[in-house]
Amino acid sequence: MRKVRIGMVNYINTAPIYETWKTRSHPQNWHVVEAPPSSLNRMLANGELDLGFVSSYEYGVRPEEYRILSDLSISANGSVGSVFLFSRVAPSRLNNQYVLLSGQSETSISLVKILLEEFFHVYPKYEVGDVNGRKADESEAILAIGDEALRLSASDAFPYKLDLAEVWCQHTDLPFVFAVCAAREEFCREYPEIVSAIHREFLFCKGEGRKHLESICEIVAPRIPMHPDECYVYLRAIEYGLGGRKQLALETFFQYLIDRNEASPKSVPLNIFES
Ligand SMILES: C=C(O[C@@H]1C=C(C(=O)O)C=C[C@H]1O)C(=O)O
Repeated sequence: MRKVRIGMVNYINTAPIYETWKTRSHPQNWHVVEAPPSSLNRMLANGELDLGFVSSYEYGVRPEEYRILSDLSISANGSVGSVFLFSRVAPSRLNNQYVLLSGQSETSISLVKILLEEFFHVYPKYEVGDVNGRKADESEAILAIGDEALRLSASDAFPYKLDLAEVWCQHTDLPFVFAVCAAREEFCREYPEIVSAIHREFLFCKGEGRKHLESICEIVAPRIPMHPDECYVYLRAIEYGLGGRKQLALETFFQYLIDRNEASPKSVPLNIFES
């Protein structure tokens, strides 16, 4: 059997699933690739991965190439704690100002544009790059995600901090789905039993991770570094399911993207794979 290539976001937000996964034995041909979301998106699109966690934006752009594995996501219902627009001025004053967007993201890049332009009616000048690089000093605001956002958040370098999921929730009354677990359509057709097996394993790990969250936080908190208790509060708030409200939230996000010509009209309704 050929190698099965599985993408995993290399932030601590996947730890409840992935730290559990690492403790279990799997078929030798299952191979996990750890990378930032934008790299996983590109690899899944190219066929260098067969399935894995990717920005929900990636599904929105190429829905016909994928199926979303049911009841898996990286989401928040209210504030997420690791997707922030850090700003030197009030977000309402960002018109025509430089905003640096993390090159590791795709969903949050689109989300911040929706929030600023459609909810706050400000139109900044955007650049994509390294939020820890030289460009950051010249930008009025910075979009950071994942572990980088957790680190920047602790530094207090920016007086204004906008939690993107919280603002989305205030305006739409919906949760926000940052990432989905997507499998390539042709891989699902050719190897449905492998997709099912990996899907069931992810669902199992999700359940176990929730149960053992405290010990998982002890393992991953030093990677930021942050206090394990703070890590616990953070990871408790991240949600990994994809129930009815989250599906509605995802379709609402895709509808914004469709209206902005950023996503395919075929991204709605969602094409979901059930095991
Ligand atoms: C919640 C988060 O969501 C992440 C944001 C993503 C994006 O903006 O494309 C992709 C995957 C998620 O891991 C986070 O980064 O902390």
